[in-house]
Amino acid sequence: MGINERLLKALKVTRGLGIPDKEVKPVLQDLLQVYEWNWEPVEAEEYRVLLDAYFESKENQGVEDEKEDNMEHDGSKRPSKRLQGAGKEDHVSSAVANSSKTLALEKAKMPLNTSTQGITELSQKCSMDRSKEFSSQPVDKQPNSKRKDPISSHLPSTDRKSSHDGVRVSHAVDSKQPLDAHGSSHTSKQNIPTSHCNRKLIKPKIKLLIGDMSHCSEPLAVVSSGTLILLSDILLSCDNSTCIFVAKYFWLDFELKLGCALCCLSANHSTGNWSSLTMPPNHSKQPLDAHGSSHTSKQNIPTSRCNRKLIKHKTKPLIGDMSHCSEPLSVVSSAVSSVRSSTGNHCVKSEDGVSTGGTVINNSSPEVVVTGGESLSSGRLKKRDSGNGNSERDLKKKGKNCSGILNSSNLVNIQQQTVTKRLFLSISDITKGVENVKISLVDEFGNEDLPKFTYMQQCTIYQGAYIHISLARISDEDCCSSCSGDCLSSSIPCACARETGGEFAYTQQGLLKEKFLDACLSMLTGVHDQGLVYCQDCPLERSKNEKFPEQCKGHIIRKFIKECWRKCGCNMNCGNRVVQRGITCELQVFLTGDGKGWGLRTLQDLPKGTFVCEYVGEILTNTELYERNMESSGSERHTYPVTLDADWGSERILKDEEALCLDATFSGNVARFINHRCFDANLTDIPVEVETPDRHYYHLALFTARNVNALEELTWDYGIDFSDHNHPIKAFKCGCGSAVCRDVKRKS
Ligand SMILES: C[S@@+](CC[C@H](N)C(=O)[O-])C[C@H]1O[C@@H](n2cnc3c(N)ncnc32)[C@H](O)[C@@H]1O
Repeated sequence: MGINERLLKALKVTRGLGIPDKEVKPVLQDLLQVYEWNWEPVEAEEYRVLLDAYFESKENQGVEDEKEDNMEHDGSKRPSKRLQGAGKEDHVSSAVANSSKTLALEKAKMPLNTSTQGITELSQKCSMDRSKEFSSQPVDKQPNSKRKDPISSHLPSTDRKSSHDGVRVSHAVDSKQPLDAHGSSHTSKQNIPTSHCNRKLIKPKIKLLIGDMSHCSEPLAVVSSGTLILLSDILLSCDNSTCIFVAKYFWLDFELKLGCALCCLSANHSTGNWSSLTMPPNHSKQPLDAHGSSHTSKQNIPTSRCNRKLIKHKTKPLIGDMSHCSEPLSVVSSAVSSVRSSTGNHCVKSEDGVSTGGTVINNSSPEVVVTGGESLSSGRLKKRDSGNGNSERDLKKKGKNCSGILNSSNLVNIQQQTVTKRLFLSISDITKGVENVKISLVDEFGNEDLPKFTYMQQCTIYQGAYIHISLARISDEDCCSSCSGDCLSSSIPCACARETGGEFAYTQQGLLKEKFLDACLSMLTGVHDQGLVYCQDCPLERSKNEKFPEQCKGHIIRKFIKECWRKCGCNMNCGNRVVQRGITCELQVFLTGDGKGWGLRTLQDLPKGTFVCEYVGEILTNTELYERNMESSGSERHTYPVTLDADWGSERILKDEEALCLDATFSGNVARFINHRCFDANLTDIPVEVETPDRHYYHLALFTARNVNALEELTWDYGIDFSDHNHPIKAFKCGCGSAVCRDVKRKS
């Protein structure tokens, strides 16, 4: 593999985790220098070293702030002598030194009240042996040996498959044996080094059993695949035999679903075993003191050397797929930046007893920010809310609905002193399961109302539109009844290719043929000299002013694709049935953050000519649209309606009920989130005939106009004339950022 290929591969992985190229590239460069430009160690274990180094660099950015924070919160300065001493003590890992430094101070301020009483092991369900990791990565060769929080790993391919198939990887969690770095079970009992509580060496890497999720209809507990990343951890106690800590993880699985969870783990130094911890039910119900500690347990865990340690992570918290819970769980505050309370009963809970999906939220803190997530069509969606009553209500509601998380067994009482204001809202599937693929929605800014609309997979007549679909209307010349299997594999193209000049528009790979696509693009951009066609009696003008319609402004001549359909003899996998098979790309709705509201992005690289989605909306007559707009309160963010005018230039004068458009404002599919870009958008729309030869109704399919990288926003030129002030929809102020933006005048 060449360097460029290797670089692109690495960036693909980091992009997949939402890490910007510009942040990861310097880290990668440093690593390669350390490894003398040998890529192998960097690429090993799905770029674990790179991800380690990246998150360490992010952490280090925050460490100084954190120190400041801790000093302020403690109201005291750190005894520098003690720090030096701690540093000397720790010759294995500077992470330990850091840990000792902070912990020494914490200990001085607030004696730890912890107990192992009541802690039971879940039959070593998430036990792991780290011996392989130790041996494969000698400390002196690790560029990020200072790292406090080792992180990610991928599961072996068998697990990946299981995950894809929706099969839980139960063999791993059921195993009584520790797992090695590849998730394999074996009996090795190599000791975990205990010296100075080097937590780098004792982090579980692959699979975790997370809490009691029995309130959910299916277990959410197993991090079964994908990249697992430690967000934050809090070491509760450590003595010569056992370390106990709470860790918050997020992960991105192979379907690019995001998850986040807390778990409480114990590491036994002498056996090398990892165990998740649980509590007897009554224990978690113990009253808490002002610091969130339970005082019923008297048995202290020795706190020498390592105490609690707070690690501030800048990484955004993410929310898992909670679609199986009674309502989507969308409340997450970002990483805890300071933890002050004593810990004791290993049950994570905020002071009022509300915890959400594994993220601790203390609603008594004025800085806690909460967003309630509800179904898209509920219309009861709230904006981000800083620590007011709504937050509290939302928290309580979440606590009630997913109370199993709250009362589940495994965690630590924590009082958060400071919670950063950042929120993360996520919905795992906005399509309500009607598409082939799930389409997630994320708001990394936490400040946008959820869109209110009804998701539908196919266009639906609103009221007066006339569309006649009948098999009898499809003539023998308009279908290929004698075909079978896949029409594309036949040496002679069938009748359905006639529309596209006797050649199918699609390649065997399901892409649009470049020649056809380029011809469509050139027509839209006006490069083609065929120009416009003019209606004798333009329905659009008629809808604006029935009595005195203006002259037709012209419509672009469009090329149609004609797909095989029900009268054809081929099967559903025929290569000439792309649009009707629906969405197959991995897409995500996201908040653009640049004033355009929500947008759509791809989560995978898309080659030029890929079918992305159809533009689905209510089918309205132009008159209905006009009336709807007149009645509009103006408060809705209108999607720009699409006029189905690809055949309006034909001789026939269209009746009002045949002059149609698509409006996705209230009902539509994911295409309603695609923002406009003047001229150089990465998608283009192409009319597709499927079930009727009548050209006043057709499907509008969106294809990539060029290669598009994963995480790029998908855009489409709506064809807006920004100077047409009579258009039924008032044009928005364009923020497309294109060098050839048509909205130049309005901006100046
Ligand atoms: C089809 S919707 C796209 C989704 C929309 N951004 C949302 O949040 O629901 C069209 C609306 O998005 C906004 N929009 C789309 N493209 C834009 C652009 N280039 N500049 C500014 N706003 C844009 C406008 O409000 C427009 O009416």
